[in-house]
Amino acid sequence: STGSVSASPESYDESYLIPVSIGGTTFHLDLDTGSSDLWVFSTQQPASQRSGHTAYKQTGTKKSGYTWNISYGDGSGAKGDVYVDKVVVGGVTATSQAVEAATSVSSSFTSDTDNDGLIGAAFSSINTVSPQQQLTFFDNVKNSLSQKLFAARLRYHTAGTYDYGYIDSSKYSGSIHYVPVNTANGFWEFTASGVSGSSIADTGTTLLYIPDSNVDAYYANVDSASYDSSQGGYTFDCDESLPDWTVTIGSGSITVPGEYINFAPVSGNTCFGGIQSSDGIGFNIFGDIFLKATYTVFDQTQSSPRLGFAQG
Ligand SMILES: N#Cc1c(N)n[nH]c1N1CCCC1
Repeated sequence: STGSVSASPESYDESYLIPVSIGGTTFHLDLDTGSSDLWVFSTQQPASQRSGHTAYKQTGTKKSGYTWNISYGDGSGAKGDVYVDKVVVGGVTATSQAVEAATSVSSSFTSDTDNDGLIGAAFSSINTVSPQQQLTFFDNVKNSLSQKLFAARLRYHTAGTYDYGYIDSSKYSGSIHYVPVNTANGFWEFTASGVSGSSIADTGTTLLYIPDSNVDAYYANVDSASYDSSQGGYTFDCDESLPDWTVTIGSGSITVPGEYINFAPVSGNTCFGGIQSSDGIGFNIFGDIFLKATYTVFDQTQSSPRLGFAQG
């Protein structure tokens, strides 16, 4: 089988949401290659906590005694219990998918009423369900796909797609260049030339986080840029045109247009940069600011997983 689903950006491309059918109800979920839980708002939450969201009514079969509890790097989190239900994404069906129903979520999820939960697409080794880890949607369907892969084509300020089971050559230019993935930490982890340390391809992170040295070198070419500790990152005049950022990954090179690196206004005519420091995180995060310049293939067709990058 193959399928494709639209990925619609929230304001300022803060995240990209896809329609997912669970037990016949459509939820709008954040497809996150940086985590591995499929969780949804549910009627088990206090009504005030789920106001404005589509909530799961536990249509599936309960996995008695199973729980989940996830914390994200930005300090947000959620927890709840577990059901098994039919999940469809872009026409691709998992007949018995673990659906993690929330009993509580942190305030940033409650306040983002466009988002009804997450569908994790990192490796199942970091799924948080206890006492038995559960498989991601991709792990559940990959054997039924024409090719064991999915591909992200996020776009700047407009809807993109996730393709399942096939590569759409109309969505990129040049060639797809592949690099090996280290799965030891459960992420789509790879090495980028000229960017020290490990990097992860993470659709669930908004910005591009790279080492201080790379960040400082980039903003040295932005006259109005400075590090603003009150904003927690580099800011600049919204009207300043920004340089492109180019990186070599394997035998290929990807260029992020400068326009994409103006993330959003933070106050008046001051804007927050899309490139920020990864120092303190433990690895670099190639989030949406980078991914929206690419066609990225999350590939398990070989004996070992690999990532493919092409210019979008
Ligand atoms: N922080 C963080 C984070 C990440 N590195 N990948 N996905 C994340 N989130 C998904 C929902 C909230 C944060």
